[in-house]
Amino acid sequence: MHPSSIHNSEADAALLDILTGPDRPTPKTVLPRRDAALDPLLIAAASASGPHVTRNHYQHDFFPGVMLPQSEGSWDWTKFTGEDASTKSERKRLMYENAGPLIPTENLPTSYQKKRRSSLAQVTEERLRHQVSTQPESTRSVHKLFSPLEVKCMARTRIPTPHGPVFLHIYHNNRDSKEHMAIVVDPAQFSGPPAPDEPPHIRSRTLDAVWTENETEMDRITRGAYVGRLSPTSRVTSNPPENFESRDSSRPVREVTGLTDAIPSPLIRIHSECFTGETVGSMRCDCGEQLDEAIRLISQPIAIPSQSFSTPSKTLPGRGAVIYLRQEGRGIGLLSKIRAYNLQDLGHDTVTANLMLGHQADERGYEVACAILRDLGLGNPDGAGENVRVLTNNPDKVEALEKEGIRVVQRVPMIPRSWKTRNPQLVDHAVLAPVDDARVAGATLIGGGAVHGEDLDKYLRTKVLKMGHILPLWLENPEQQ
Ligand SMILES: Nc1nc2c(ncn2[C@@H]2O[C@H](COP(=O)(O)OP(=O)(O)OP(=O)(O)O)[C@@H](O)[C@H]2O)c(=O)[nH]1
Repeated sequence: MHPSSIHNSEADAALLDILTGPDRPTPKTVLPRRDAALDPLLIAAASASGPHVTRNHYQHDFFPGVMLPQSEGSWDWTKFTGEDASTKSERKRLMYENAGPLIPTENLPTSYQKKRRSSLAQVTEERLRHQVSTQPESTRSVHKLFSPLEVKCMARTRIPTPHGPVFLHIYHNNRDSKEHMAIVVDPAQFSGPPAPDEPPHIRSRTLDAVWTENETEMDRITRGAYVGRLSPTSRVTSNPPENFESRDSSRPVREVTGLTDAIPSPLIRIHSECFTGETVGSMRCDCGEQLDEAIRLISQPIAIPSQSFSTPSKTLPGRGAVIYLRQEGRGIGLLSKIRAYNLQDLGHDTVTANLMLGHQADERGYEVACAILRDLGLGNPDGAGENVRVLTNNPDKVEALEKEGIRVVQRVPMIPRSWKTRNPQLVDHAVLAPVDDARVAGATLIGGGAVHGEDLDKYLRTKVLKMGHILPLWLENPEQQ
């Protein structure tokens, strides 16, 4: 049929409709966007609030469980005196405060962004101070921002790793809502109390403290305040530390007995979160390898040579801790780090990429880490705890720890495994285990073993040349140095 002939009747017109399909949708008939303003997943997470909801959820301001001491880190837990069942229904829920539209600072050109950032910081500080001064004493929740830093270990558990068992400690603090962690290596804890000539167990004072009068044995066991190894037939609660008063984590409580010069101070590492390196197995950096290598090195048995004819040589299990800080991307966050990677692909190095996004080269802080160390009886400034040896190449980190009063007696370098493999002379056998041992390590991490690649070489080179990291720079062509 020729198209001109079908306009002659209504029936033909209807037939044309069928043949040519329905009209194009008008704006009114357009289907709603799938990424609607109210994300159903987010609503589900918020309405199911409770201790089981992860940190990723309560980063959102309106997360309703955030004021519950059981589930949250920013609550002033020093005031927690146990829950009265009669007040349960009156529990205050955190109101969502609309702080105005989101400011897309990261999309702004650098110069504007910098100005904006500092003025924003000023406004926020002023606003907080104003809020504090105008609020009645009883409701001054913001005061905690200006209070001394406090940390509390909320839970501890045993985690088997390829290098041996570790105790994972989850910490809350009164500065941020992040769950920082301590990975404590101290397998001697499985063999009963330490002998007088053995070093003390590495334990959290805030965890071992009694939290409430009504606390049951089961409560303590569940949050990890136990000694030895937990099993269906063994559950021994820990004793609260002596002199533990007013939950002041900076207070010395542990007398160190039996420590001789021959026993090295515990080995620690302050490690910053790196989702890409530790979870995705990214070879842009060596963070996953460093985490694994730190646990491996700390777990190495310690040989104590004989001190006299009458005392035989001794081997102690490795001991120390990795303090794992939630400071992704050297403190700039995952989003900015991902953007920085694109700038790096354009040819910029890690430092320049940070600066181009309006960040500093390194925005990390180590105050929380030091408070956690003190809680574990490590690096105490007053001599009541133990000195520490620190695994790092970063001189800023050592300086930051010392500024906080942590006694660092030795910096132990972290040589990238691939450098050790390619250049065995770099291995200081007095401090580091032989290269062959490294091959076993990391068996359960993605891409475990020695990480190597062009991106990583560039990254390490920038750390040495621009960030002052103390590493003997190894390159394919030594003349490049
Ligand atoms: N901004 C940014 N952060 C990165 C990049 N690569 C890794 N990171 C982050 O850097 C942190 C690790 O810091 P490093 O500088 O590698 O090492 P360090 O902890 O300062 O020093 P060491 O103790 O010697 O390892 C982690 O938070 C990573 O997420 C990058 O290209 N850009």
